[in-house]
Amino acid sequence: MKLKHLISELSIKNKIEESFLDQTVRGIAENSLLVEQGFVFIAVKGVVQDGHRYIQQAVENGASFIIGEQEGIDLPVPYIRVQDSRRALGNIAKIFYRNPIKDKLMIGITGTNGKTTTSYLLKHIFESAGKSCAVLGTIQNIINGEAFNTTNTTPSSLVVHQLLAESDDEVVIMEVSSHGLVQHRIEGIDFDFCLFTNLHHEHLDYHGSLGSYFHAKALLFNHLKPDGQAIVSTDTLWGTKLTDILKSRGIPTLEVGEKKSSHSQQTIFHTGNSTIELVEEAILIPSPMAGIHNMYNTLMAYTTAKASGLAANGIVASLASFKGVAGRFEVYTLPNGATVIIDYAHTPDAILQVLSTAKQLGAKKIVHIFGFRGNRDLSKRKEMLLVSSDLSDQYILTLDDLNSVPLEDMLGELKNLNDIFGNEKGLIVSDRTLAIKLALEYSEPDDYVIITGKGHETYQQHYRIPTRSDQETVNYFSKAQTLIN
Ligand SMILES: CC(=O)N[C@H]1[C@@H](OP(=O)(O)OP(=O)(O)OC[C@H]2O[C@@H](n3ccc(=O)[nH]c3=O)[C@H](O)[C@@H]2O)O[C@H](CO)[C@@H](O)[C@@H]1O[C@H](C)C(=O)N[C@@H](C)C(=O)N[C@H](CCC(=O)O)C(=O)O
Ligand SMILES: Nc1ncnc2c1ncn2[C@@H]1O[C@H](COP(=O)(O)OP(=O)(O)OP(=O)(O)O)[C@@H](O)[C@H]1O
Repeated sequence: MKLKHLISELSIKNKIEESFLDQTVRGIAENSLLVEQGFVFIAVKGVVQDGHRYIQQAVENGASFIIGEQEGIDLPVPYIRVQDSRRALGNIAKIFYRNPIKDKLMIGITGTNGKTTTSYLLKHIFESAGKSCAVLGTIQNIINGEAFNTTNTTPSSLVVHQLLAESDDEVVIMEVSSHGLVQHRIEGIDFDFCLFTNLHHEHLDYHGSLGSYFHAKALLFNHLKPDGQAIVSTDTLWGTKLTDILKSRGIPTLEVGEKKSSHSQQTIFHTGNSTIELVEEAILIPSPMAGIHNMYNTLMAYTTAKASGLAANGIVASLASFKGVAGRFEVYTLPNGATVIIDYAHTPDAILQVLSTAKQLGAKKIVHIFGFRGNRDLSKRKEMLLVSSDLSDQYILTLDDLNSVPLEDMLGELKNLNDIFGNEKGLIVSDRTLAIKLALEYSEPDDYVIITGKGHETYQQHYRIPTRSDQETVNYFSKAQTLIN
């Protein structure tokens, strides 16, 4: 593609010689290590490093053009100065990959909890209706039916455009994280439907306050197509606040939840049989997963699919064959009649949802195993512990991913938090696999052993039992239990 086309939508702050404009750009890179001959390199001021420091390396690797924000850069190749490199990256990626969202139904989902679950519910509903679906999210990216590992929930704008350019899928469902929104990772991407699930204590290490976390989430709604629609779960204060903002901007907004407003239809959650009743539509929607939180996810998915034109009956029928989501309220029954739940809960509210659901399901005794992820929001730890010590009959604090935090520091933190905010129900077993072993050994019929934090993920730490995930550990010990019995 010619440079003049690639940069046609950028607001450029310096003079570019005419003769360069007809030169061809062969590719785009935001990492100097990935630059090839004839590429344009975009220097991004990152959270950890400054990409401008790698311009020299990009030139040595063959970059023909550099885009950046810094002034006074003297180079052997043309330098294009812009106000914001991350936004420029998304913009040129959109042009280079020829606006890959065109002809696709685009759905973007934000919120603290429920993005992944709602994504997979939607994927299942659309696929049952015969439509192919791409998913970009926490567990993996799925393009043309092929799954790829992910580093981020929302990849960089360059990767998003590259993936969508490869996709022949009719529907694209994207989880959009607050980090992704603030870092313009969806620049150049617009949606037919933008969804907001909820907002709870999370990521305050990055956003500073719940208010600015909320404003980050709200940025998603600047990415609606002109005829796009917002779908907001309004049973929380943040959902109501968002709806008010969207309405004041004239954005069509569907309100979802039990709280009745002049614009929403009467909705009743029948928790006994996990069914959602939409009174005006006279329809009963069965939620295929346990817990009120999953009724919200199901209702969000139903409302979105219906608004896109799918028939209500078809959506309801498809939910019957939904198999659940890896690591989200995954249920195992032990040979002794106890139940094990593996769940990705890593916020205070998610833990509250999971432990409350176990109580509703009739748990005789709840043993909760969890830890705190290293180098992530420290301020939520106290609340997580308070919820667990309140709702469980026994909790076991153990290790989650340390990231780069030294083991001794994390063990000190567990002891400290437990001394201050815990109660007599608490125990610390640092090895996660041994914590699970202990809970399973002492379990009795109708008890619930609930293991949260890792969900579908593999372990980062090495533990005594050579298993790679909570699922493997539970399988390992439940087989042993079969042998003993
Ligand atoms: C802290 C953070 O958010 N970092 C994200 C950010 O990195 P960054 O751009 O700031 O990168 P950086 O390391 O400072 O480097 C700056 C620039 O120098 C360039 N560079 C660097 C080294 C080099 O040799 N050459 C070079 O050119 C880099 O390519 C980059 O362009 O932008 C990258 C591209 O989009 C992300 O992959 C990266 O996510 C890191 C891996 C991460 O862990 N992020 C987490 C906090 C995150 O984003 N999480 C959310 C989900 C949160 C949730 O659970 O809800 C997510 O969407 O994943
Ligand atoms: N609607 C909901 N409200 C509150 N908690 C929920 C909801 N849906 C799921 N959860 C809880 O949050 C956990 C993560 O769910 P899910 O993966 O669907 O959310 P997410 O928004 O994708 O999370 P993350 O951004 O951390 O990947 C679940 O395991 C469950 O404990």
